[in-house]
Amino acid sequence: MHDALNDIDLILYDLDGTLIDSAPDLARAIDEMMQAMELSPVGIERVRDWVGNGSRRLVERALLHAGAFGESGPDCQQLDEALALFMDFYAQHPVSQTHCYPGVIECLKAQRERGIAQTLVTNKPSRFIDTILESMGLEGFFSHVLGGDSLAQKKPDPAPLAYIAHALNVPPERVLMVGDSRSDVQAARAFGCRCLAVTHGYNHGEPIAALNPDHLLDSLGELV
Ligand SMILES: O=C(O)COP(=O)(O)O
Ligand SMILES: [Mg+2]
Repeated sequence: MHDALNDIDLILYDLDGTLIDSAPDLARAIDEMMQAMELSPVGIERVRDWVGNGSRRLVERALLHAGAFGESGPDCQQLDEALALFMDFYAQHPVSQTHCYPGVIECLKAQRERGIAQTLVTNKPSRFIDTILESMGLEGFFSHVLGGDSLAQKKPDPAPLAYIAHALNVPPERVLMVGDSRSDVQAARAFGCRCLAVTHGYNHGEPIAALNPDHLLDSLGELV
């Protein structure tokens, strides 16, 4: 068994960039939003670097990039309107170009057989999660699922990690956070659990290795 799983009773998985490559559908919805607002499209490479802090922050980054709202950026109402557009466009096609990374299903099956509790802690809005999990064949693996709007705080705040660990009565030293970006590493550090990072995800254009996660893998298949 891989070292990362030693003494682990509970795994908290991140979703975007960790289990699924969702950037193409996110980027399409962002560009449809931009078009509806008569702004230039931003493209997938930028969107990839902006994912990880929830949809509101993603939309805000796109609007700031467009520079259409002056130096202070969009106000709350402009941001709300843009976010509503993005959510509608994303809801129309959340999985048309999204896929699971290789080795993910095998990893989830292997940990289920080992009796390790598996849960999902994503910053993605909750309303999209069930559809995505079902389309990717990922439903049924997770005993608890938290979205970015499930609690008042989201990653990098440790609250969602603590909430699930508390619900399952697992101490932080027996928990492993598996993620792709600095929000995941910082949340794990703040909670006091170990952190495994995958290199194939989105980390604001920086290699995730720079954050010194406890374990670094190119593929979750290595945990099988
Ligand atoms: O920012 C997002 O919506 C994606 O979030 P995740 O990487 O926490 O799944
Ligand atoms: Mg992620």
